[in-house]
Amino acid sequence: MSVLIAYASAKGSTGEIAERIAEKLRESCPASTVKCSPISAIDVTSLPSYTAVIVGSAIHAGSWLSPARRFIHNNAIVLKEKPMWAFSVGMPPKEEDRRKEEQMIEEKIRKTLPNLRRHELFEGRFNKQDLPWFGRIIISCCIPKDKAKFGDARDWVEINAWAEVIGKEITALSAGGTQ
Ligand SMILES: Cc1cc2nc3c(=O)[nH]c(=O)nc-3n(C[C@H](O)[C@H](O)[C@H](O)COP(=O)(O)O)c2cc1C
Repeated sequence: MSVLIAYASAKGSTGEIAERIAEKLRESCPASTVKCSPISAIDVTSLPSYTAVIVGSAIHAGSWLSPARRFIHNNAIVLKEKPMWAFSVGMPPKEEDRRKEEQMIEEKIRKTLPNLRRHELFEGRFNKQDLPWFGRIIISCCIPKDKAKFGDARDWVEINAWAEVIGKEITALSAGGTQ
């Protein structure tokens, strides 16, 4: 099988997660070829040649970044025919917020891609300096401390485990399974 991991990242943490997922899939599905690329570098005319696609994006203001939204919207006809997985990368302050945001984003993706098999929201990396100056002021003066989280919260064990599950699903698909 030929697998594409397409991602949109503003500050790099989503790209690093995408690369880790690619590395794990190459280990667990040695018979598959795995390409990992920022969406901006993907030649969309090559999309029909992939047998499975994973799309990932950082979250800004409750939504995927626009390259990722445009990618699934503009290529929905091709993507709807393929096994599809998605991941989001955000910085929800608490586990409860993470589950809510994960569900909200998943509902948005499913409107375009009802064939989506799985979606997971991973915690990413968020530095105050990544915000524009007015964003930093708002965070400092108006957002309670427990409503914002900063630092690198990526859980590589969780990311590896998710990649392992996808690897098993891809292996089952290449073996002609219905999973
Ligand atoms: C301007 C801005 C808006 C953000 N909005 C959200 C948000 O709505 N929800 C969330 O969970 N994380 C939000 N984040 C945190 C990012 O999603 C998180 O830092 C992520 O790891 C960034 O990925 P990247 O390094 O690939 O750009 C925001 C970050 C920035 C800079």
